[in-house]
Amino acid sequence: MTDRLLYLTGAGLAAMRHLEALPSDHRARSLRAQCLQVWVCAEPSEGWDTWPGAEGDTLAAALACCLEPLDGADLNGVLPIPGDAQLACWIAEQLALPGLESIRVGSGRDQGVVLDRAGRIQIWRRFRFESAHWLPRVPPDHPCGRLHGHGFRVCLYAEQSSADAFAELMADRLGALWAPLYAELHHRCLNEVPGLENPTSEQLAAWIWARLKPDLPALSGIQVEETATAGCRFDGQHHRIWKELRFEAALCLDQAPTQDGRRCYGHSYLIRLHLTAPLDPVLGWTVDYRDIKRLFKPIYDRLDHHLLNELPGLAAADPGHLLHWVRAELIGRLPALDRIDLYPTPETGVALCWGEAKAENIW
Ligand SMILES: Nc1nc2c(c(=O)[nH]1)N=C([C@H](O)[C@H](O)COP(=O)(O)OP(=O)(O)OP(=O)(O)O)CN2
Repeated sequence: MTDRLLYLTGAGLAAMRHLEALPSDHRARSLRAQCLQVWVCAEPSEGWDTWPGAEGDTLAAALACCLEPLDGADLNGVLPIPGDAQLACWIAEQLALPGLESIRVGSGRDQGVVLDRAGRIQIWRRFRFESAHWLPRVPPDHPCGRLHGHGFRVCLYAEQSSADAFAELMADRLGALWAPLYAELHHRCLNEVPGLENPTSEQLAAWIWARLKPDLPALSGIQVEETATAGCRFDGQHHRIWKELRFEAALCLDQAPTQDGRRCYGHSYLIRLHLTAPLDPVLGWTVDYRDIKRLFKPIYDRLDHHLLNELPGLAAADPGHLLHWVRAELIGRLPALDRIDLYPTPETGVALCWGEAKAENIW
């Protein structure tokens, strides 16, 4: 089992750009102002001047420095073709920090690109639909056996063959392919849609995959988020699910340099538990989101409204040590667990991955 500890940080910027090479009727062809979100993921390596607990800040400072010339600028003055994919490649070149794993650029909230260290580019586009469903195979006392509904979010991922191609055109293609599925799913009861008689997140992701893959061989992933705290990603082979929880805690970083004013402070942490497992043949899911929450509860109770340094067995309260501690406490109860993300702040996080979890699908 190879562990990877990956640091993540995000920042926003506002910029102008136009993409002249796009077709004449394309909305991104003429000059327009846009808010962009950039996230980077990197593994600390030689050349990081940092200490345990400050890796996120080190990465955030490197990203801020890289994005500084872009904020408020006309991107066409910086890059010859400032499409999302070209921008991600530019950031990868400029970021003055070794260990870069991947970059995610979002133009607006609902589409963008992911560039990984192998140079692979994936376009993503997120959609939403409002539907009812119920899960017919759960035990009688399970609340999801009752008719209820969600604002489902679906994110489609597709590989782009060349760094010169326009992510914007693939995003349009994803929109066109999604339209008939939206017509079938939106404002419906999913159980009445053929093939979705047991509409778990996992079944829905596989159903969307089966519908889109023949027309889009470049399709690389389907992400379904049923609620704000739970979701599933399917890549044609594996289902990976996650459940998020939040806890409030204090920490003291004993290893902080003495001049560092943050020796004892606190965070509203977000923790995301990922599992990869085969589908249960009866229930049609991997592991019940509710079971993840239930099995994590005794650990949650030890974290929430506590000083982390008082946890027996926790060597230091930085995110890296805390993630290893949580895994050691939880893995016996949830053997399919293969990744844990911890966000001390909304802009900085750490992911501990092992087993099936692939670092290239970190976003
Ligand atoms: N592996 C799966 N587990 C569960 C699924 C599923 O599709 N796959 N679905 C459900 C329910 O439909 C439920 O609506 C969602 O579950 P849950 O995350 O527990 O929802 P909550 O609103 O209770 O979330 P909290 O944020 O924890 O309050 C159940 N399991």
